[in-house]
Amino acid sequence: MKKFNVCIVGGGSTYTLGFLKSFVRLKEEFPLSKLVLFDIDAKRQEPIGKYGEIMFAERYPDLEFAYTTDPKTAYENMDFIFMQMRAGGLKMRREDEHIPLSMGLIGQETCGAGGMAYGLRSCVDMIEAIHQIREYSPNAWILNYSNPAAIVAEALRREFPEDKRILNICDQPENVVRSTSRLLGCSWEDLDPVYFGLNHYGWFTHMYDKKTGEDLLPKIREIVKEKGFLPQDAEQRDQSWLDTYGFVQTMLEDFPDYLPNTYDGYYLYPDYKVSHLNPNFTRADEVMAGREARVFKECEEVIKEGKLGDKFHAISDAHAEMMIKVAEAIAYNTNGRFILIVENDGAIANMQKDAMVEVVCELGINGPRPMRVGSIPQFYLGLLVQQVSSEKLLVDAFYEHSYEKALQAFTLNRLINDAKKARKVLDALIEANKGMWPELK
Ligand SMILES: NC(=O)c1ccc[n+]([C@@H]2O[C@H](COP(=O)([O-])OP(=O)(O)OC[C@H]3O[C@@H](n4cnc5c(N)ncnc54)[C@H](O)[C@@H]3O)[C@@H](O)[C@H]2O)c1
Ligand SMILES: O=P(O)(O)OC[C@H]1O[C@H](O[C@H]2[C@H](O)[C@@H](O)[C@@H](O)O[C@@H]2CO)[C@H](O)[C@@H](O)[C@@H]1O
Ligand SMILES: [Mn+2]
Repeated sequence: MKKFNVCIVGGGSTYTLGFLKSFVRLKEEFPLSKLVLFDIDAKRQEPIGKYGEIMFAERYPDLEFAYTTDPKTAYENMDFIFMQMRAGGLKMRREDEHIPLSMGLIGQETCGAGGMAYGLRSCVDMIEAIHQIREYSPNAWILNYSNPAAIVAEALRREFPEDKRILNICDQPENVVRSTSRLLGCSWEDLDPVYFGLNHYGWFTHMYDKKTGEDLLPKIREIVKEKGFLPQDAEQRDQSWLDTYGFVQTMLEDFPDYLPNTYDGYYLYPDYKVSHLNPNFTRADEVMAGREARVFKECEEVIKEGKLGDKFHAISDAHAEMMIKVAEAIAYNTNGRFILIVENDGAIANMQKDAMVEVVCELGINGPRPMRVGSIPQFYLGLLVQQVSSEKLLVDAFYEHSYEKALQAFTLNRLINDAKKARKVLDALIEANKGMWPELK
């Protein structure tokens, strides 16, 4: 059986431990020859690298493992590159959330003004990284889930138009499917969803029972109405995520056609959401005090003890497992179904050809084959055309270094929607992102 060479870009991420453990768990079905972590921040990556050395010595002794800040060592001779960088770090995520909120606008990692600020930083770093990757591994599959995936996908489509081995993915649609299966009391793999949208802005039109073909959406509507909606891994979630998932109930009551992605709440109820976000303690603060602190504490303990013990079971890995299954689908040409971000090209019949949309795809060695959803109703089309226009204008601003295009992108974004507010928040974000954004003139 072939063994694969894999690199993780953003090796210091809070998600890396989950990946390292998942590679161990899945070593029979997706065996690795070599695994390298790459990060621009050596200090942040080091404890995670040391943790990896201890764990692999215990559980995967034949694996060649390294962590590095050198692109050549990281990227040479790779089969798969998993990209999970956070341009600007959690410190800048905090700015992305606090600055808009201080002006009464949604402050969120990937949506609205904060998402666009993060988007410009990610365009800079992701494009640079992929050019470097291609120097050393021209044929490696690049699996990108660095956020904001919608904006990154649009920029990569333009920067690497001929490169068919870059795939953009988000796990949130699958998380909604998993969460739905918990409500239904079945396995998420028994469900066969039909989905359309942009990244972090989409809907399930059907949720078929894979065996019988029955559309379970009417049943799901009834259950959500009665019992609410919970993430599959509710027991491990912070309150803010429980609230976000719980809000699906309200969305389904108001817009019963389809089951929404949890992120739709920001676009459909911006005023309500702003009034329920704490401008002094946002999700970035919660992540730094929670997940980030836990991950690095776990590293410290393992390094001190020199062994993992029961810590192998401490972190939930649905996210890592999904990404590894994506790599497997390519590696073994399974043509399994995943919800992926791809160029529209008719998948949503009444949306522009070059929009980066999120739909169910069959995935194999020749890449994703999107499944068509036909024309979508006017309400959803209107929302998505507005958002895709905002995202495209932002990427125009990135390439043209254009303040005017950035102002248009911000004004058109439904979470800002006003030129004066757009200028104010854009100017504050320009200040906060000096040296990390292209200079907008
Ligand atoms: N699409 C999805 O479904 C999904 C799910 C989970 C996480 N994510 C994304 O994964 C990423 C990591 O999230 P996190 O919360 O663990 O963040 P984090 O800040 O803990 O980790 C990100 C790491 O990236 C590194 N980094 C920053 N710029 C880099 C660059 N240019 N090259 C290489 N490394 C760089 C940082 O030093 C840091 O160690 C984020 O982009 C997040 O949005 C996406
Ligand atoms: O606020 P965060 O950093 O906790 O989450 C932001 C990310 O949220 C989604 O990812 C979920 C993921 O769906 C779930 O499986 C689990 O791993 O938690 C993640 C977040 O905690 C979203 O899809 C990502 O794009 C966001 O970055
Ligand atoms: Mn996502």
